Amino acid sequence: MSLAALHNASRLPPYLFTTDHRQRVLTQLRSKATGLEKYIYLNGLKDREPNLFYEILIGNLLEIVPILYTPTVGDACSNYSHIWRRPEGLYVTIENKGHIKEVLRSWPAAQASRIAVVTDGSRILGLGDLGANGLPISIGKLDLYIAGAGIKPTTTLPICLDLGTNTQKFHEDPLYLGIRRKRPDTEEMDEFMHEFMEAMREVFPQLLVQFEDFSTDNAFRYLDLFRNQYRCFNDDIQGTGSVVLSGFLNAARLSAAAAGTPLTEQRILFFGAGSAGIGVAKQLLSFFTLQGLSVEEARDRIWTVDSKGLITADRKGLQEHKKFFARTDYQGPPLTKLEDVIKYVKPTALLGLSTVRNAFSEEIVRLMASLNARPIIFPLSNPVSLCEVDFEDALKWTNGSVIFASGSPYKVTEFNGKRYEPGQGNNMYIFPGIGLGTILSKANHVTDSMVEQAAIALASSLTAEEHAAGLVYPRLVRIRDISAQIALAVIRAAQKDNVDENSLFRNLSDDALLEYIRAKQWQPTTSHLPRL
Ligand SMILES: NC(=O)c1ccc[n+]([C@@H]2O[C@H](COP(=O)([O-])OP(=O)(O)OC[C@H]3O[C@@H](n4cnc5c(N)ncnc54)[C@H](O)[C@@H]3O)[C@@H](O)[C@H]2O)c1
Ligand SMILES: O=C(O)C[C@H](O)C(=O)O
Ligand SMILES: [Mg+2]
Repeated sequence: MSLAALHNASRLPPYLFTTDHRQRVLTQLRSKATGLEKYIYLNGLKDREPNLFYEILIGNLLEIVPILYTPTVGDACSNYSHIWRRPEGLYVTIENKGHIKEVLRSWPAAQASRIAVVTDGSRILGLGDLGANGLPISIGKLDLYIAGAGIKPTTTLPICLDLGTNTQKFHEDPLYLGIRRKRPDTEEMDEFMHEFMEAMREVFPQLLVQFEDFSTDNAFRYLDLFRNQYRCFNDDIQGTGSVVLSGFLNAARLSAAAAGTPLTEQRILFFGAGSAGIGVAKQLLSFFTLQGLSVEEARDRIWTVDSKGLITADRKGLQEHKKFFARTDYQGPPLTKLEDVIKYVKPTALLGLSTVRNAFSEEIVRLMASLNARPIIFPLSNPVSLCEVDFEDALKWTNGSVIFASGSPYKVTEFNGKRYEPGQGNNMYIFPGIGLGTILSKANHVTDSMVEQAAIALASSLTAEEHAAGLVYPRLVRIRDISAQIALAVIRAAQKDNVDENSLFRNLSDDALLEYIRAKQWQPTTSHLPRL
């Protein structure tokens, strides 16, 4: 043995190679007291041993996704300036205006980049304007692309646009990592965004851009401005719309079967009318049009509520994005209380995207149960601390009849001696597959039909056992396989819309294409040994 080898060997504990390092890592992770400490630990592991990190993540999705993603990623964002360890994404600031291209070029392996998640930090989950602290949401989404769809880690690009923040406490925090200024006006922001998107295309020619957690006005605005010009989509509008349409397709079957009514008689009430609420409402139009109704008939079955109550067309100064669903058929005094709106609408489904914790109170949930044999109640606001109702309460107040899906994860719960599994209506089921399909087909745009077909593929991916268990979403452990199925549907939709640029796929059967997609999914190289 050489002197160097001997020196190395003597630094290693004698039994190291007979133990399983993965087990050691999991034990260390589980010894941490809080979610945030676990987040920091995993972050360090990813830096030291990326392969092991992804192996552990993929092998323990149910345990680890809630740390890297919703809900704990919310804590990570809120505290990011304080827990920051090392650079792990790209910051493009308002001060870079005029030379954004050069900033983007500083990212290593630009030609390899395929997917960027871009936030401006202005509406992180339901936590408000977190400014430059928003980066972990981009990182968390990309970890799901890697774990859930098999996107290669080196092709992912997390971006936080630092345009300032309107949250005063960050300006006063000596550790705050971002620029201390207020957010720009629309004109300045538009100039920035146009330059940014143009530069992105030039520097990363093969890149798909996922917009994430922009405040509602800007989320709609930049989606409208850019969707026909660039390869991009908005996760909070389209991803959420798609995932909720999917869960609703399954939920409505259960609810209609219990009521003995046709699917077209579903009546959907949205509590919350921001980018997520209106994005989902627009996508749910296709629930009805898929059953043969016209768009007008579909719109008639949807009601929206914001902080001022039922949204009606006669309300003064109504924001643009709320107009489409504003009711013209209600003539009485403004309905400001949710309870009164429910009594008036008699919804079969109540969907929460309001950021109002416990807004679905006992009275509200009991009222829904009194109107429906199986009420559909989806409290979709994130993180858990802003969820409209907890799973256990929803079960209790509906005597177990609720069809439930929440944005953040809940545990399997026992009620009256029976085991109930909650659904998680979170766009994490959809964006990995939409991204994978878009990247592989080299689609130059993400079309409405790609988003709709993704929802249908997800809804159809339930196994017989999952159907029998009354689930509305498949189990998360199958996400890799499900993402491949979604990608297949997305590729076929891209072909129909003629936006694909990979003609090779057109000659493949569905089976052959699915096999190809699966073979393309990146896997970490497994090892029970530490990297030395
Ligand atoms: N489950 C998912 O996959 C998913 C996806 C996207 C967003 N979300 C969640 O949806 C929530 C909303 O996101 P957004 O971008 O639409 O935010 P937003 O702030 O733009 O919208 C919130 C909406 O709720 C309404 N609202 C606020 N207080 C209210 C009250 N007291 N009564 C009635 N309505 C009230 C507001 O008027 C607004 O219309 C966030 O918590 C976000 O995390 C979940
Ligand atoms: O990030 C999530 O968990 C879902 C969604 O994109 C959100 O903004 O809440
Ligand atoms: Mg989001």
